[in-house]
Amino acid sequence: MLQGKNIHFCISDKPIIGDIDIKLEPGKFTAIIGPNGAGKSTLFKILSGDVGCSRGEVLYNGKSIKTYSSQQLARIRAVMPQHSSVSFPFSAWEVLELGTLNAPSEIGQEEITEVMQKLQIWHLRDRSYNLLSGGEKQRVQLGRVLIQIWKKQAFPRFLLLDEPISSMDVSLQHLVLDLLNDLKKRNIGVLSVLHDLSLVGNYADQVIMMKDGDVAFQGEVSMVFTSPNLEYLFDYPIKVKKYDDGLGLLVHSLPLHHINHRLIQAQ
Ligand SMILES: Nc1ncnc2c1ncn2[C@@H]1O[C@H](COP(=O)(O)OP(=O)(O)OP(=O)(O)O)[C@@H](O)[C@H]1O
Repeated sequence: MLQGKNIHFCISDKPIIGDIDIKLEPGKFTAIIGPNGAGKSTLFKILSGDVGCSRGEVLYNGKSIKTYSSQQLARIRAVMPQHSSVSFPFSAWEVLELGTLNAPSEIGQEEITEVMQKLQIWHLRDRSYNLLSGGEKQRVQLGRVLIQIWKKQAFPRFLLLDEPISSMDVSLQHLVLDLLNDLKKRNIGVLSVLHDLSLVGNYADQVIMMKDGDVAFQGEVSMVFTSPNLEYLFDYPIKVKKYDDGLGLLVHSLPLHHINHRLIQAQ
């Protein structure tokens, strides 16, 4: 279990997030959503241990994050921040090799090959990372993080991702989210900041909906991912519908000029 208890974060006495309580279970995919500036990345950084909270605590598997050494922490959680840079002229393969530094010693070439194939970046293995496209770089960075937790373990682990698919095309977004869903079978809890609401509705099990530095709603997607909650969150008309076959959700937001047109007609 990954727990955040009574989390507060201030910068120069200005509260950025306040009084947040969350519980993330292994084997579940939890999405963090909300408008720009809502505090998603700040909460993400606190949960990953990248920054400390002003008040409250973060616990991994019942123990405070502060009691883990960085090596122990690397065994139970892997983190992909929103932006990562590589200062040396590494190839894509070498970037994934960096991930093995935080992984158990038995992780090697076979696993790097497997992860590269799953992410469809095998053909990029000898290319210079810095010359890759945005979506290619994002898959390579994801590969580096996946390597860290690729080997199955008996204890619960967590994968934390801040907008991991923002530069990917639609088919790759589905490929990656499907892969993340598969990781749940390895007793891994996935936590991801995402902006695409349709993808959240169709892949996440649970959702944390943030607004103004607070959690406005959280729970099972089937319970809280509703039109009224989303409209409140984003202050914009949003409709959540089930596909005709009942197998997925369609999240629909009208262009602003259509909304204005309707408002004028209604007057
Ligand atoms: N170091 C900082 N100094 C001052 N203000 C900050 C700092 N970091 C974040 N903030 C502010 O805290 C608020 C929350 O920022 P955060 O990056 O967590 O939002 P977000 O929900 O991830 O936004 P986005 O969707 O745009 O990525 C914003 O108003 C931001 O300007």
